[in-house]
Amino acid sequence: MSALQCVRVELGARSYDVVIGAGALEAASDRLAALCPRGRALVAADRDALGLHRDRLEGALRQAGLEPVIIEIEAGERAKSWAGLQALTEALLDANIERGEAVIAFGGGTVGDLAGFAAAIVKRGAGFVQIPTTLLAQVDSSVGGKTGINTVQGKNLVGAFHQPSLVIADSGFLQTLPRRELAAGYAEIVKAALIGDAALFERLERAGAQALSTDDLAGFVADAVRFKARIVAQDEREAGQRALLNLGHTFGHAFEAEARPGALVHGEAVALGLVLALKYSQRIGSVPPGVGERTAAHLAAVGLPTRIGDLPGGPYDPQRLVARMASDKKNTAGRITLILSRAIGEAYAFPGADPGDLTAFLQEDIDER
Ligand SMILES: NC(=O)c1ccc[n+]([C@@H]2O[C@H](COP(=O)([O-])OP(=O)(O)OC[C@H]3O[C@@H](n4cnc5c(N)ncnc54)[C@H](O)[C@@H]3O)[C@@H](O)[C@H]2O)c1
Ligand SMILES: O=C(O)C(=O)C[C@@H](O)[C@H](O)[C@H](O)COP(=O)(O)O
Ligand SMILES: [Zn+2]
Repeated sequence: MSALQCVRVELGARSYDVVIGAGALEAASDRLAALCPRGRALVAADRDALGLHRDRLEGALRQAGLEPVIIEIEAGERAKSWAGLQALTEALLDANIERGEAVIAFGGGTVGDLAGFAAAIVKRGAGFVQIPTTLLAQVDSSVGGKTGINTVQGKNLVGAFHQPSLVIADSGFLQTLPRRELAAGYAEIVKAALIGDAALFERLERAGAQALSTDDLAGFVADAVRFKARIVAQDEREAGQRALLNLGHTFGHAFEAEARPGALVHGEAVALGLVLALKYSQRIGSVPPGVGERTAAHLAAVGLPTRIGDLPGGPYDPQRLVARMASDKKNTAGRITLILSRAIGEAYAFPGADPGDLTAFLQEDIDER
């Protein structure tokens, strides 16, 4: 068993730890119990993850003196909806949650985003703990306090910043994760490297398809969490540099909003979004030619989509995609803001992307088959 790692997210009085590694659940369960003053654990749980790991979860909670009260959620983007929010919030109210109690999210990013938002609004704010069970949630969504739901207008357009008090990222849960979901989570690790850690990108590239093997992965997870924790500590509410964590997401969220329901997963949209962001950076001359192709080659090696024509959930229409990008939360003064690249390991915000040029750019990717 590899040693546990602990990454601190420094936010003054609201600082918290991310405990990472095999056995993190049992190792951190006393700390979890301290956040559950009524001797019960209010868990918003991904039904599938629960089906696979219920004995372990309940065993650890009981061992820590907590009675599990489990609210099951069918994971996926559909859970992140007004209906999903209403159902979970009402279930928490039916359980007579007190503000001093924590809502414990057990599952991937969809359950974490939903449960965090419910925790932010129920009784005007309850506690929150994340037990992420997907790679994506362990490296990215469980850290940083972005919570929310999707609406018909697009991804994550309603939500709140609500930090957890503890994150328990136990790699044991990843053993049951389908390969497609593992690859999807990996896209967010590559994103972190592209934004701010060129050395990490080179290590990922050297690992190639082996990057997803358990031994390599454990180190990469901790690297990605450390990177995100640093950015969040400096800019919790995205007044500036936190927006860089959105590399690939202006494109990615547009694909997700346009995709056939249930056909596309976030990490796949991000993978393609990363490639498009780098190729668009080449188009406007901010990054040297070849960087987009180099990134695409690495993402393709782990089985991620790198062309619009290969993305599940299509076909996609460039004009509709650009219309979606026009409602991105980063936009100001009606102009589309993209996160682009100057080099591997150096991202920046570009606030004036031209909608016509973006449409042509996307159409070219579709045509170049
Ligand atoms: N808040 C943030 O900062 C942030 C960051 C990145 C992504 N996100 C959001 O996260 C969401 C994507 O999260 P995700 O990729 O975890 O998707 P997800 O929550 O839909 O989980 C993916 C699938 O894995 C299953 N699953 C979960 N744990 C499992 C396990 N241990 N074994 C087997 N199957 C398991 C789920 O049931 C689901 O079918 C998106 O909505 C995205 O917008 C948020
Ligand atoms: O934590 C952040 O900040 C991110 O941007 C992380 C992203 O990977 C994540 O997908 C997030 O949900 C996107 O947030 P949004 O503000 O673009 O909705
Ligand atoms: Zn993301």
